[in-house]
Amino acid sequence: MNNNQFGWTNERQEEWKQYQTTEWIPGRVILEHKRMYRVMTSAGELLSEVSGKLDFEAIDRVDYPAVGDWVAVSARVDEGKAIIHKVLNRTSQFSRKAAGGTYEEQLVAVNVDTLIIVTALTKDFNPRRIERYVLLAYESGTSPVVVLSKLDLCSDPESSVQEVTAACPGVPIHALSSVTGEGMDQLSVYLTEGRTVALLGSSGAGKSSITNALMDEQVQKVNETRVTDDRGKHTTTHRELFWLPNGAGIIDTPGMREIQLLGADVGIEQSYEDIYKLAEACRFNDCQHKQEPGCRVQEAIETGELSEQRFRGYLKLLREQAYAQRQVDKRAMIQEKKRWKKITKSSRR
Ligand SMILES: Nc1nc2c(ncn2[C@@H]2O[C@H](COP(=O)(O)OP(=O)(O)OP(=O)(O)O)[C@@H](O)[C@H]2O)c(=O)[nH]1
Ligand SMILES: [Zn+2]
Repeated sequence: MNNNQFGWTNERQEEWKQYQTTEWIPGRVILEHKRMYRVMTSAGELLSEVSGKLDFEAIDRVDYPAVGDWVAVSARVDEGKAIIHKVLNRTSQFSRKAAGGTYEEQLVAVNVDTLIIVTALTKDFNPRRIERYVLLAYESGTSPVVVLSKLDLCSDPESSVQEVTAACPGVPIHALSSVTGEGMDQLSVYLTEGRTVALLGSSGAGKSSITNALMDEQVQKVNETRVTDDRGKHTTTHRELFWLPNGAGIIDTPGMREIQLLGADVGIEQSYEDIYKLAEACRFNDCQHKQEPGCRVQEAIETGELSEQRFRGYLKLLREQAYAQRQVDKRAMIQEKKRWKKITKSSRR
């Protein structure tokens, strides 16, 4: 592997020394699909599975390869296949953990140099959410950058930029539009040879559109059900690592809302167990804890047993969750409609 190729570094070369006596070669995972991995190697792209040993020794999902991982494979080049034997050390690991740990940790992107948090400058704009992503990015060992997308749809981007600056001091913020191209050049500093960026953000924030604009070709189908084409290329229901002509890597991740939502119910109930407990004693089953008679929650706030601020935090999280659920539902409905359109079209032929 040449230095800088697909992000291979001197440190990797050093780490690789332990495998020099094997017939293994290094490769980088660029696509994951149901325990099958597409791995980029100096011998080309190889369709790979994990070895029986790796599978046996893996305790949970984080022990398996993820998109962005460097792995050691034994290659059957003529068949275009390989077996993954080892996952090399991760320099960064961005994952979603459900609060309380009921759900498994999900790897979103690993070995990423810059995490680009994408939020549209539209109704979707939410500095609190950006702040949360930024915290997660720091925890994962990557540098966060905030991109405010769809600049062409916003009449007052400056106030949004200011809000994000206040919420995330010290984090670079770039407003841009992938449609007009305005501001896109700001991203070039992160996209240099051998560096890997990951785009992260809600569904519809414009991640695929940005990837497309950067790739200068339609690699990620925008806003359609993402399916595999004949040659098994470019699926985007899954994370995928693309290479720019200049040797920089981009990981486009599917919208985070669904991922966040996975653990949200449990998360809220566990983090606000006290409120749930109190609510059980409310007179009405469907008490909204506003002005209802016999509301145990309001009573607890009055006596100081429960802080007002904590209750507000709880309400806020509920609202966000309801909003997220509506978005997911809306999206599912659109997909369903599209599917029907396709079916009725093809049956007319
Ligand atoms: N006007 C305008 N529309 C945009 C821009 N970027 C994206 N869009 C539109 O916003 C919608 C969503 O864009 P995508 O790029 O698919 O969003 P995404 O973040 O990749 O969404 P997921 O793949 O579902 O996570 C599409 O209809 C795009 O055409 C922009 O800069 N300006
Ligand atoms: Zn109540």
